[in-house]
Order: sequence, then structure tokens, then C-alpha cells
Amino acid sequence: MAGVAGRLARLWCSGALSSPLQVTRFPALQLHLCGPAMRASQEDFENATNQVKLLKKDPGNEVKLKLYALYKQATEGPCNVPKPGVLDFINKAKWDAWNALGSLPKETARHNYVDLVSSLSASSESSIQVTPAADRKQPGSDALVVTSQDGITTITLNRPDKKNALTTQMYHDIMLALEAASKDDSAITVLTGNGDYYCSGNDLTNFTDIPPGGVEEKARSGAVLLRDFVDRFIDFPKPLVAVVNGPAVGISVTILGLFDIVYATDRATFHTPFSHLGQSPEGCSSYTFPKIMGPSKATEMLVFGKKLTAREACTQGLVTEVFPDSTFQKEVWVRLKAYSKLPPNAMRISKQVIRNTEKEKLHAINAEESNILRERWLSDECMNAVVSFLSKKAKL
Ligand SMILES: CCCCCC/C=C/C(=O)SCCNC(=O)CCNC(=O)[C@H](O)C(C)(C)COP(=O)(O)OP(=O)(O)OC[C@H]1O[C@@H](n2cnc3c(N)ncnc32)[C@H](O)[C@@H]1OP(=O)(O)O
Repeated sequence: MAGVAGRLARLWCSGALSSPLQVTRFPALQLHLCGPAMRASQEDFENATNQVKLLKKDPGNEVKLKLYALYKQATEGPCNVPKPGVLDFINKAKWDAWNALGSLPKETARHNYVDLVSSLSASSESSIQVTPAADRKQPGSDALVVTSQDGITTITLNRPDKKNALTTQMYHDIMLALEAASKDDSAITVLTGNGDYYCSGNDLTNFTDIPPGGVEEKARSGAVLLRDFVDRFIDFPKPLVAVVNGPAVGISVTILGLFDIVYATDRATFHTPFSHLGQSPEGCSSYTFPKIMGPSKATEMLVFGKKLTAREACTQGLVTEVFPDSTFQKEVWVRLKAYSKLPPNAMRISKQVIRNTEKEKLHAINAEESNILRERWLSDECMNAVVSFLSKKAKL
């Protein structure tokens, strides 16, 4: 396992991976000297260290290393720790960046750090996507857009260039959005995607953001997040509708068993390639799928990774109705707007009558699936699959 973890680290250092924003851990290399008049105050520096956590755009590994080195130089002075071993790729890259600053004075490093952060903030601001709805909620990240209109709260996955893959931040934001939607005055909540995909599942670069506690800690916190995330769907009190606007992969498919209605374009496909990824089913699909489609069809999907067309998924009961792609949006929204005018309390109570008997069981299954996945994430099978995808050797 150390070997595979090492390969992940090597990919990260080579810049082949775009790791999620963890700037404070992977900082800097700004070698310009500056005069006393240009020096940044301690307060500017502290503001900059906070600002860096709010950057909307990943600045890339090279800049993160620069930030790291400048931060260390500004706070601790010249590099004063032993050089990590050659196989300790990430720490060695960080050490090299810090060491390269030589005897750069602390004040200069502080100033250069502030300068670098402010240039990043400026370019990050200019890339912020303007979301149209005046009633937008939950502005935590641009990757998720939440709007409320006509009695419908719509949560839209908004990373079309990455096929709406789910980052760690997005899991948190979706949980917040569901929490807010459960309490707002809308009657129905919708999850959908922007662009040609509904969702390509878990963002596989989530695996590259290894915390100081190592891969075990990463797997443990991932399992906690997964369990919390799925729990929100199990407990969601109002009618929950998936508007599946394109292909769906992984966790975006499995949780469909927890939705009340699933409308799909005929362009959508449904794919749970867990064995290919060295992983195992989640989202309560080990229970809901056999129940919905029978054990052998569920096995084809969850064990052998058979990809279903929208019509197949509809025949098997995972999808409620399929619409031609050309009229999908129009037909679905007309339908949902009509449903949203029904008495909201009656809908909520009817949902509870249908779903409540299963809730405890679903929570127990979710806990068990999350535990099993935690182990799977540490397996060579899983790590090899992730490395293959990230090094562009494999795709589904
Ligand atoms: C709290 C943690 C909970 C985890 C729960 C467990 C969850 C399990 C799962 O969801 S398993 C499923 C994981 N998903 C995948 O394995 C899909 C991987 N992606 C692909 O195979 C392909 O990208 C594709 C088939 C979805 C689409 O192929 P194609 O149409 O050829 O597009 P591209 O491959 O060029 O994709 C464009 C762009 O998006 C990036 N991307 C797509 N999906 C993901 C992803 N899941 N993770 C990370 N990145 C993704 C892809 O790399 C491209 O990026 P680039 O333009 O090259 O920078």
C-alpha cells in the first residue's frame, strides 16, 4: 500500500494531479527582495493567511509550493529541518521550495506572501461565475447553485467542465442546501446538473488531498462524510426529485434509490463501476437496488458495473419516467410546477408514510456501507484505480 500511496504522492508533486485547495499546507517561492517601505504588517500577513483559504480557484501545485515556502520563511525563518527522504515526495517538494528561499529575511517573505495572495485573490475574483437568480441561496461555492422559484428549490451541480464530479466541498454544500431546503417554504426539492452530465460521481482527486494523519485518516474522514451525506437524503422530509439531465455515475446513481421521483433524459445513462474502482456500493444501494430491481439486476449494476440506458433504468424501476432530450427540460419543469402547487403538508406527510418504516434500516445500512468503503479505500485495488484515472491511463 505504501507503494501505491507513494505513486499518488509522486503524481501530486509532478503536477499531474490538480489537488484540491489546501494552500496552507502546500505553500511558496517568491524570491524578489523588497525595500522597507513596501513591507507588509503582521496584520496584513494574517489577513492573507485567512484570504488564502477563501480562494475560489485552485492556484495549482507550483503556486501552492510558493505559498508554503513563503509562509514557513515568514514564520520560522530559513529552512531548519532535515531534508526528507527521496521517496517522501510531497514533503521533499515542500522542503525544496522552502530551502530555496535561503536566507531571505522574514519580513520580505511576509511581504511577498501578502503580494502573492493578493494577486491570486484578484484573479480568483475575476473568475467567479455570476449566477443569474436573484434569489440564489447558499453561495458557499460556485460549484453548487441553489435557487427557489414556484414552490421548488433546485440544487444544481455546477462543474460542467468536470462533468459535475463531487468535490469534498460540494458534499458539504449539498448537505447545507438540503438542510436549508428542508426548512424553506418550497414544496418540492430538485437535484440536477448543469451541462451535458448529471454527475460523474465522486471527484477522484478528492483522494489526493492526504491529511497529516495519512491515508488511514483520509479514509476515516471520508467514511464519516459519506455517512453524513447519505443520512441527509434518508431523512429529507419533502418530496425529493432528481432531474437527470445526462449521464450519471457512482454515488449520483446510488442515492437515486433515496429519491421520491427520478426523471431522466433519454441521453442519460446510469453507471456504478464500483468493482472497476476497487470500491463497494454506497448510498444504501446495497439495499435499495435489490429491492427496486431484484437481486440479479442489482448485481449486474453494483458488482459487474453494467451501465444502464435511461430506458433500461426505467424498466427496472430506478427511473420514474424518461423524456426525449429535446423536450426534457420543458416537460419536466411543467410537470414539477404543477406538483409544487399541491398542498405541501399533505405531500410531506404522505412521503413520511411511504418512507418512514424504512428509515432506521437505511441508517444502519448506510453506516455499514460507509465502514466497508473505508477499508476499500485503503486497498491496492482502489488506489491503483484512482492512480490510473488520475494519470489519464483509465476512464470508465
Ligand atoms: C465523501 C466521499 C464519498 C465518496 C463516495 C464513493 C463514491 C463513489 C463514486 O462516485 S465512484 C465513481 C467515480 N467516478 C468515476 O470514476 C468517473 C471518472 N470519470 C470518467 O471516467 C470520465 O471522465 C467520464 C466517463 C465521466 C467522462 O468522460 P469524457 O466524456 O471523455 O470526459 P473527460 O474524461 O474528458 O472529463 C472532463 C473532465 O472532467 C474530469 N472528470 C470527470 N469525472 C471526474 C471524476 N469523477 N473525478 C475527477 N475528475 C473527473 C476529467 O478528468 C476531465 O478533466 P480534465 O479536462 O482532463 O482536467
